[in-house]
Amino acid sequence: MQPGELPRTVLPEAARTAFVRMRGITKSFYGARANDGVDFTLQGGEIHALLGENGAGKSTLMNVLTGLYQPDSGEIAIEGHVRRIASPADAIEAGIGMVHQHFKLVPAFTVAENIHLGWNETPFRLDPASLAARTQALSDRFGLAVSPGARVADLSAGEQQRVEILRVLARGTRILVLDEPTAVLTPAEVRALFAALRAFRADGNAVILISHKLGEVLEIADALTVMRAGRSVATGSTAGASRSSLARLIIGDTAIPATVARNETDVPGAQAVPLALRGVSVRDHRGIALLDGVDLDVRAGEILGIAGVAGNGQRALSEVLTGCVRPDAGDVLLDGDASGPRGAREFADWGVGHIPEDRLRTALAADLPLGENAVLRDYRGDAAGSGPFLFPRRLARLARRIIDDAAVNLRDSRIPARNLSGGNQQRLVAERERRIASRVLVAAYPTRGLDVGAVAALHAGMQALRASGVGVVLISEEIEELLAQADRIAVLFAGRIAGILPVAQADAERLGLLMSGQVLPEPVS
Ligand SMILES: Nc1ncnc2c1ncn2[C@@H]1O[C@H](COP(=O)(O)OP(=O)(O)OP(=O)(O)O)[C@@H](O)[C@H]1O
Repeated sequence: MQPGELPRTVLPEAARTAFVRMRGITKSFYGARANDGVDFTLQGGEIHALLGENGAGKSTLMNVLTGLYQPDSGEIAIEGHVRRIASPADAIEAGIGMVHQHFKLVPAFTVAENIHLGWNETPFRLDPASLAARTQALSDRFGLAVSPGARVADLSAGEQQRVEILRVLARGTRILVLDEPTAVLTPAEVRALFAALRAFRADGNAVILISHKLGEVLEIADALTVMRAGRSVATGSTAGASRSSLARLIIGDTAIPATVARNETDVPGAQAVPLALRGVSVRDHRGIALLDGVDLDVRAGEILGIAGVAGNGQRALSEVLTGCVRPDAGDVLLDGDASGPRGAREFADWGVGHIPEDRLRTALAADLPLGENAVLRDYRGDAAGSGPFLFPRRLARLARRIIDDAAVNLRDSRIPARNLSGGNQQRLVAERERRIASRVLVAAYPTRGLDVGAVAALHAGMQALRASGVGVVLISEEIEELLAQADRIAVLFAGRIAGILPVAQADAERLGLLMSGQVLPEPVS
């Protein structure tokens, strides 16, 4: 076996009929090949990870399998029979179901209603009680806990994902495709999901898992395929693979950027507090407190980590820190002054960059071209014009620079942002906001959807901002990431700051206690 090669799957291929056999799949957009003669084989009873760097063609291949895209050429056989999958309905009929990163549920409907919506087995006459009973039976059968009567809008991301998966499984799916399913889950939810997937596999079904989280891939997957630049470059068993061997297969000959860890040196002027919250409370439309009396200092030249299980006030915190939402009580101080800039635009002009958690809905205008998205937030700066005048050529040059520095794989600035792969959208937003952040960068889950190389580049970018005296707020659920990057870590629990630890005093155990609402045995400094 050559270095970097994967062991072959144990059973000889001829011994079983593959669940899915894709051969020579080619699909181009605007003349660029997103899939270039891809072969992919999925066996029954396996969890198969689909890996590759941002823009490698993973989602495209799965969109072909699930009937969203028609390939330009190539063939798909399901359980030995060649099939044309012309629509998602054809895919469902072939037993293939996909759960996308952006859920497709109706927020105002209940869990039971969402599961039964558009399902040809939904009985014609149905009362809420029997809808709920049928949903509960599905939940028990697949080991995915949901509350049938709850409104989807009130559910956490993890709960919504369970509803999506149940919706798909209820329709007789034997081949389940999951696109980065753990990106929005808490560690406990990841464990529950993996248990459900193992049970699904034990029944002879199969799962295709698109993921950038190599540790999770090694934990759950039996087999894997790596894509690079639209081609399948390696496939085989996960036995014997390691994180670094997978990273090598994914990135190829490109050097993997060294993991950038926290810079221990103090930055001059680091005592300054450009942004602070004093007694800040934010309520939702029902009057429920999302943030409750939060005091927080964002210091210049430091990375302030925000730990906590998602749904404990993270979204409200990032919105209040970036001027997107005004607090119902308390003050947001810019350079100690509560009477300064107000809205998101003024905060950006003042030097606050914002990488929000939902890039497609809040950070990008999906139908506008890349170039316009690149300069969406700083077109009034000197780089784009002068006074009230806007210089289109200067603006185009600025857009070009941002697109190049973001290292997105599509360089044509006229292409709509929605046509970028998920990871490339995230790269563009991160670069645009890094440039705006002359004082503070607020980054919510900024590594979501990024491949291993892009994660390292993002961390390096945050450390460079810190070194130049910018205050960085890093909201993350990954304790490992916070311990490696942050100078101090604040823990959010139920809308309050449960404690703030200098990183030297923080470890997974102490952070875990605070994250679950418990107090530390000794006081927090
Ligand atoms: N509808 C579309 N129109 C134009 N280009 C597209 C479209 N869908 C995908 N592409 C392009 O195809 C290429 C592959 O994208 P794809 O989404 O399959 O990548 P990916 O491997 O899933 O990446 P990521 O890890 O970032 O999600 C990218 O260059 C992307 O911009």
